[in-house]
Amino acid sequence: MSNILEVTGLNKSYGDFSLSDISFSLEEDCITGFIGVNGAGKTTTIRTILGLVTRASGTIKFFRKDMNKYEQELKDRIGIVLDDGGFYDELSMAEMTSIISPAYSRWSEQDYKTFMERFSLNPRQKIATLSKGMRMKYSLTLALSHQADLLIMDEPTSGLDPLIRSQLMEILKDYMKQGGKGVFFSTHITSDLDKVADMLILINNGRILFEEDKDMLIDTHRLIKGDIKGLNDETRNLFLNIQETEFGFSGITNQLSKVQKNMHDILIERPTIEDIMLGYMEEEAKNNVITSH
Ligand SMILES: Nc1ncnc2c1ncn2[C@@H]1O[C@H](COP(=O)(O)OP(=O)(O)OP(=O)(O)O)[C@@H](O)[C@H]1O
Repeated sequence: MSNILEVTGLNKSYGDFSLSDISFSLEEDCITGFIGVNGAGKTTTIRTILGLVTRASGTIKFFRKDMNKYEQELKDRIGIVLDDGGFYDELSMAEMTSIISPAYSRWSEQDYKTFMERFSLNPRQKIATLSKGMRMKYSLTLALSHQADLLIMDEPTSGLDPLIRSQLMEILKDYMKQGGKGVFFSTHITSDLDKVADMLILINNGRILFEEDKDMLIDTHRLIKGDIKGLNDETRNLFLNIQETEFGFSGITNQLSKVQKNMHDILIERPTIEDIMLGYMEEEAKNNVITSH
């Protein structure tokens, strides 16, 4: 498989917030979920790699070509869904489309009509009167109507009901069936990723904490529950995070065999993506406290 996007050493600052040395890559035939809590830096990363905001340093290559040199050619191959959409509210969808479509060399009127119908969108309706879900569907229709090789979406599912979210996931799966394509989307709704993501990238405080195959990530981590008596300095170190309650503790580990050797009477469960994400974020917070003292 070859790389569809390669980001290396990306830096960008906004006052107190910085994207610090962001590096990651996306392979073709993979849906990659970009996860992180509010304010982690997802939107800033996406806007920076698309050249919508300037970066302090870093290289960005789409389809092995440098974004600095080939921006126009590369953007022709990317379907973009951003949270604000950048539409003119006073226009109808048909009018807006007639402004946007000439920008794409491989625009397909047929694909456009198919998706408008599939989403039950009326081209004559004014953009100002679209609900949040309709707006997202219209954005997605545009992104899917120019034979893009990569879809990049910023929080496409936030604020949408479960029915539309599951429709969107089905569309992404259909899109990938063509082969040689890629999808990169940010979200904090990790349950959407259970269904479709192949790869996961976690960003926190502007830094990438992991970039992993989703199944591998879940297979190599376990949620452990047990009695607090089993916790001591040595066993605590086997966990990314530990939550203590009056009944016991729960924590995420990637060292299951050591936990089993050193702790008894424990419950071992398969973690969710959210459990693992919180584990890494709490581990990072703990390490930051240690290094700042
Ligand atoms: N134009 C801007 N000017 C100043 N600060 C900004 C700007 N855009 C983003 N930031 C700051 O950068 C940080 C990261 O924001 P960003 O929108 O990238 O996070 P996010 O992970 O997408 O969050 P959310 O899930 O809430 O959308 C925040 O602290 C935010 O206040």
